[in-house]
Amino acid sequence: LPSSSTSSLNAEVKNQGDNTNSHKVLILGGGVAGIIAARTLRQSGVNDFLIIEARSEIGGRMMSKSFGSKSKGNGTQYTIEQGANWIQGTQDGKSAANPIFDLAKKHSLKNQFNDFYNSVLTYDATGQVDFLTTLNKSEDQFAALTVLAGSRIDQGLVDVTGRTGYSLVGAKATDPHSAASEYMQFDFEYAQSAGQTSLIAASWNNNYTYNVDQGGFSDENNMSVDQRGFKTLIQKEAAEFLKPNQIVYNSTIKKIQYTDHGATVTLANGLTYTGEYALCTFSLGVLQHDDVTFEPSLPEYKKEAISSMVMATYTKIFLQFPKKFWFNTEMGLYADSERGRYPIWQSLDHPDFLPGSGIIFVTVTGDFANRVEGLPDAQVKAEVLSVLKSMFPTTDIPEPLDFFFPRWRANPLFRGSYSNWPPYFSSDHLINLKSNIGKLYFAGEATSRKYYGFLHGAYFEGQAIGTTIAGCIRNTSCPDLPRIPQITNSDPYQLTARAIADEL
Ligand SMILES: Cc1cc2nc3c(=O)[nH]c(=O)nc-3n(C[C@H](O)[C@H](O)[C@H](O)COP(=O)(O)OP(=O)(O)OC[C@H]3O[C@@H](n4cnc5c(N)ncnc54)[C@H](O)[C@@H]3O)c2cc1C
Repeated sequence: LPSSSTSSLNAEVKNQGDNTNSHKVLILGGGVAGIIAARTLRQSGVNDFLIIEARSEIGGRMMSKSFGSKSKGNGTQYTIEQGANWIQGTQDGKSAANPIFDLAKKHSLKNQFNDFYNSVLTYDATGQVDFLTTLNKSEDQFAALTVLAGSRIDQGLVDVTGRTGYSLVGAKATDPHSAASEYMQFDFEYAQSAGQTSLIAASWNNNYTYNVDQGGFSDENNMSVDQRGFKTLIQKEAAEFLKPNQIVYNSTIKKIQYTDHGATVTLANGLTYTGEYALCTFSLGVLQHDDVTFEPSLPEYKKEAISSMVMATYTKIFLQFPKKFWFNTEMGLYADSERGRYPIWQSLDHPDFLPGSGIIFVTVTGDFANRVEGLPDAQVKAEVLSVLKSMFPTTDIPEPLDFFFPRWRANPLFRGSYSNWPPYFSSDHLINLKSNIGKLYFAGEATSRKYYGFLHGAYFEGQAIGTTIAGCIRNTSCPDLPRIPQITNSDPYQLTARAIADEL
């Protein structure tokens, strides 16, 4: 399907603007957290809110794009996903429902099970080499890692890095095959390496989404191949309740002034809006990067929390060729002598996804993704083609018809892809990241303890904060969210264990 239909999708709530600049609640950002917060306010009888969004559409990091040559190949353009692509942890019939999967069903989103680990061929610099046994072993090693994290919580042991955890379970990825296999388990999920990531947080983040025995949804991932774009599900949801005068587009906020009585935001064009309450849903990266200034400046405990969590980078690099010359599996795993160098390949030209499209993409993460962002397109393309030549030494690799990758880190509306929890970020920091300052509230994927990084994390956070703000407005309940002015404890993971126990 051509992707021309994507632009008309949220026409029902588009560009109507606002007729007053004073509201009960200002919702800053129209991603999943902002939209679900708005829906929750409305369900609670609060209708006087305004969503202020910098882009021309709803969706935030659910961002699609038309890709493919119009004049060459099969002449068709396809909708590809620059950001979120998978419903991660669907539902196994008995487990809790991932609300994103529910929305996908409700809005008839075309999505397809993606068999990452069973439909894969493996490669290294010499071409196709079977190291599937090593890949399977790395799945077991990751499972052992999560068990280790659980037992360390039970014993009140300090958090360590995922790398230390791997060592403790006897997993040492020292050669390219085992390093690539570990990468597919770990970096492909967290967008950073095991050495940069908290063992305990990575484990619960995994379990609460994928492990049914731990309250997760299921271990399956479905990929959106909907040619209206994955964002369709949140745009359609918004169209059901949002009135045109409840959102303004193309409105970049530069300043947020807050007092005990509310907040005033100033746009890049000088326009101002005031709200008795304000909810900031900007990404952790935006907050870290000072793209928006706060007056007065945020308290120290808040700044410490914001700067201590990491906004990681996850970059998909898309190529379209005149015709498919690669594997017939869904995935290809390439083991370079440099860990993380163009490792995870995924075929969209597959019967289950976009057959006949000639499209393949490769994902890079973390420091390597940051490096790639800093390079010109031509250099990245040359590097990627040289890897394909190594993987398919007997194939004459043609010039791609189209080539694209997004630069999430450079984008001032995101400044990275999604958050990751480093080992020095404590449970108390998370409390402070989430805490309100008077009538200024914060929510987004990064404030989710269980599901940070995920769409469903943003969803649940939007829902929870919408309920809190509605309670304040309707005078039913208005507790200050907890905050810890100085994090002094030397035993933070005792607190983590307690906090998780409290949530269950
Ligand atoms: C490459 C990539 C792959 C991903 N893959 C998956 C996946 O497969 N599955 C999954 O579950 N999750 C995935 N995620 C994560 C998921 O996309 C996010 O967790 C989720 O979309 C975050 O929603 P949010 O509402 O918290 O933030 P956002 O989507 O960032 O929403 C914030 C909004 O604020 C707006 N904004 C920012 N600054 C300003 C400003 N100054 N003025 C006005 N508006 C502003 C932005 O435009 C944006 O619309 C991925 C993310 C990326 C980038």
